[in-house]
Amino acid sequence: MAATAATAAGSGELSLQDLRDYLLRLEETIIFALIERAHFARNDRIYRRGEGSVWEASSTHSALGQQYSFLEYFLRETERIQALLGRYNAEDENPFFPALTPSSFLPPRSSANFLKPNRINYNAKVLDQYLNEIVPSICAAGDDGHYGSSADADIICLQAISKRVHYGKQVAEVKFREQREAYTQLIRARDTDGLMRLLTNQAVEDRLLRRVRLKAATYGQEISDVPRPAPPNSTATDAASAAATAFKIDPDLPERIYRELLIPLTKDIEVEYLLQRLDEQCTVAYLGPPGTHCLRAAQACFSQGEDLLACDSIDNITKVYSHANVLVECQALLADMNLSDKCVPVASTAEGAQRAAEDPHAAALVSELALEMHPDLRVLRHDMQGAGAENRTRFLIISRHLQLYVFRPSAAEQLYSLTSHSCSAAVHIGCA
Ligand SMILES: C=C(O[C@@H]1C=C(C(=O)O)C=C[C@H]1O)C(=O)O
Repeated sequence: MAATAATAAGSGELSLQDLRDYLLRLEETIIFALIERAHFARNDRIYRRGEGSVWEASSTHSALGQQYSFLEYFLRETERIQALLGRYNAEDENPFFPALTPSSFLPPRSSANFLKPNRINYNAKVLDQYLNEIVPSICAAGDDGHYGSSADADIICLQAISKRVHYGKQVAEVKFREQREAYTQLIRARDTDGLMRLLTNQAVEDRLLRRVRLKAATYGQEISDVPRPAPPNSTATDAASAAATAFKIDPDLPERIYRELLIPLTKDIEVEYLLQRLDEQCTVAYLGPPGTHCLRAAQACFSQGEDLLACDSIDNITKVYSHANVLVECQALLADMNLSDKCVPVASTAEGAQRAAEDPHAAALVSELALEMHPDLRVLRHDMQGAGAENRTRFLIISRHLQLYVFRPSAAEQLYSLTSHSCSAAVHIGCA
């Protein structure tokens, strides 16, 4: 998995230079992945469903093969495990099968998001262009039987390309912040061409294309530790240049792929991100739990940054456990969710979490720490205490013996952020 763009000197704020440096490093990942895929034949059978697919030879998988090609199945299962392990918790990762991606069992990331919430996902286009334009251009026609290795290389290419083009969102966010007024005018006028002109930097693109060509020519050379026998009557210079012209991949191809596919897709994503940059965030409730057809419909209708909230399970909640103070502090949102009369005070939020974890029809108002300790609890809603509310708890340290304790200077700050932090409503994952 490629690393994420690092902020300048760890400042937390991404700069255009950080992003360009990161896109530059991704060039290596993409070029090496293309070289690896070019090593195998086109192997069209891994891209077919049903007749003529890899599955045909397997009785166990013939039903599956009607629905998915070998590559689609490989990619879907790869994403499933990566999703569980938190890959798609990162805002610079976008799945190819968003509707089938399970939530991670890791706790949500506590760091603030850099992007405006959005659901921009160009992976259907990435997949289409990869299969119909990239693979036929880099692989020799035919079938060499290396289905697993080819699909494996495809997944590395696809995920790297997807990451590259979706970085258009981060690039657009930085450009927006740098020229807020100019972008705001164009966004309000829905001036797509104007946005495209403003965000385009031709000099950066030209340099990138020259660099990609040079990298592909350098990394793609066949390098042998055994000198090739020189043809009779040839000079030493002839032999050296003959060896240097043997490439694993035509160096023109990565450059063309960048010029015709990757840069245009990145810029389309930049424009689409900007067009929704000023929209108000709204929450759309759908019949949950996640995975219903209703989620599919909501994703189809609302694809511009709305927060989709699974709502069926709220109806099935018979009890909301928490500490009495927390129940009071969260009253406003509990009332909105019709849960006010289901409150059951217990000794602590941790006890509430424990009880919710044991009862599929119970929810609890809990801290992030409790969520980490009960990975089978699913978050229904963050920030239950309401926007802007700051609840503080005072901790007293008491001792039988009079002693002078020296605290770590950061302790007060840590305690403050712990106790003023958001409270989440969580339900047992088994809640129907
Ligand atoms: C990504 C950027 O935005 C645009 C897209 C580029 C690309 O896809 O490589 C390069 C320059 C810009 O025209 C950027 O400015 O770096």
